[in-house]
Amino acid sequence: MRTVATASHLRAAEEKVFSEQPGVDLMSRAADAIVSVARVIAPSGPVVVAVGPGNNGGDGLYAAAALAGDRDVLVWLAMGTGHEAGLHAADEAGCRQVDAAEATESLTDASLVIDAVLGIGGRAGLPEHLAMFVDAVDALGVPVLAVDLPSGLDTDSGAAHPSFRADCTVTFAAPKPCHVVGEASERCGDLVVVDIGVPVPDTGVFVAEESDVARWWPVPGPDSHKYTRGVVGLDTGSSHYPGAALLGCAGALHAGPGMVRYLGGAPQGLVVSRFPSVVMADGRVQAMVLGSGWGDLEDAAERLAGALSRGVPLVLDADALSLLPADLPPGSLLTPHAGELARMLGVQRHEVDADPMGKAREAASRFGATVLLKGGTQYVATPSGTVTIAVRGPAWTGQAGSGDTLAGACGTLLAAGLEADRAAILGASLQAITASRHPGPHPPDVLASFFPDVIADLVDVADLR
Ligand SMILES: NC(=O)C1=CN([C@@H]2O[C@H](COP(=O)(O)OP(=O)(O)OC[C@H]3O[C@@H](n4cnc5c(N)ncnc54)[C@H](O)[C@@H]3O)[C@@H](O)[C@H]2O)[C@@H](O)CC1
Ligand SMILES: Nc1ncnc2c1ncn2[C@@H]1O[C@H](COP(=O)(O)OP(=O)(O)O)[C@@H](O)[C@H]1O
Ligand SMILES: [K+]
Repeated sequence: MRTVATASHLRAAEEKVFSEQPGVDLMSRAADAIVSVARVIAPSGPVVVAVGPGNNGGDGLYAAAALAGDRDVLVWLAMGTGHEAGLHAADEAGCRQVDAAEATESLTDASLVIDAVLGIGGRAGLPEHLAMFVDAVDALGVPVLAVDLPSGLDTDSGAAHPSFRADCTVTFAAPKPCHVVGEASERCGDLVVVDIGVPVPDTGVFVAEESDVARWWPVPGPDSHKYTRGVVGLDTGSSHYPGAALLGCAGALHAGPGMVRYLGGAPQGLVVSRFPSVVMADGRVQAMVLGSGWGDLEDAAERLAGALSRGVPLVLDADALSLLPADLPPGSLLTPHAGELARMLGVQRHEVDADPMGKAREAASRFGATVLLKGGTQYVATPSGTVTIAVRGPAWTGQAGSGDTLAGACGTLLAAGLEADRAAILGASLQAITASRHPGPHPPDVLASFFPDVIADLVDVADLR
């Protein structure tokens, strides 16, 4: 997991470094990292460096100077001015200064564009002349390496302001919100986070990585059996929405439970004919999943009361989210999408869209349970106030039924004994990683059928034998 830091967090951390270590040269460290990555993306050929007026431009100028040792480097002062000492270094090293027209013309031969226009000091959006340059870069498909963040983005949000579209972004100390949430994150390409000696501040916001999924995935030991691995009960689906039962079972079964019990109102023959290992008899469970595909079941409240009386952690999804009791069992997980979260909080959907992280955190605090807010960016908020963003996946995962399989997978992980936040982070990340590795579109149950391949690949395969 990596800590996510805002621009002001980063500035405070940097100021502390400067006050404690006067004269420390963070900019050279930043430039060194840019140069290493630039050489991997484009080992040879001319480089065009678009330079802004502040320290982001300074990073770019020192990188330009280092690269000019063995190739043509063109420097364009995109805002008319640039970091004085950096400019001097670039001139000394033989970089050639060009104007907007020449920078654009030179794109036809360029092997790389380095975007060092704006970083954490930038205001969102691009002036017209830069937007035109970005269009030319995109049209020619020249690879772009962004310094700190693609210029034009707002550091602290996922909003899709006009910006560079990077193939790779080299950022410092910690990812910022624009790197990990919303459409902005899609503009960053591969993210490289470099330690330049600025300590990572404690923010309570994290982003999960594939390596976390590998590390935390519950792997059975030699003495494990179905009860110790975890029995998950599903009260999902109904005669109106029988498919939800199948989708939940698909998600639960392919996440590796000890046993799945189906205790819902969909036709039992339907479930067992598709999934013969699912047990229809009631009995001991270590976690329950409720609500997906209930519709307006008349006995929904009784079903929820029955599940509550078991005293095990619950995954409450979809229709069960409108019946939230005052006291949820410890370790329970709520899995709303934005519309459901808005209803839970009694606010408008656009208010959730405007501040998804804040609203997920508010719901976790109000209901005393972990909240997995589903969508393009998935936030896992705990009652203690931490938020973790799950690994991101392709947008076609957003289809009817994906949430049902996800709830089933989370139920399996809760039954295995994971804390609710880990179960949510792993379930959501597994679905996203699977969708990335098995490009579809696949319907949600087919996607779930690929979970085992992905788990086997993520977890040390030897552990599964
Ligand atoms: N503070 C430090 O010591 C370090 C900073 N580093 C770099 O410095 C960057 C931050 O530097 P700065 O604080 O100088 O900020 P930036 O370089 O991101 O930009 C600030 C400048 O751009 C102008 N500007 C902002 N938005 C604009 C817009 N939309 N249109 C036109 N002009 C605009 C501002 O007026 C200001 O002159 C980081 O992103 C990082 O790249 C690194 O060198 C590491 C060390
Ligand atoms: N833009 C998106 N990119 C990736 N995944 C998405 C996107 N939008 C939604 N999802 C995923 O799709 C699922 C949708 O869940 P939900 O809205 O509850 O659907 P349903 O109730 O029909 O199953 C969630 O698992 C979410 O992770
Ligand atoms: K930049």
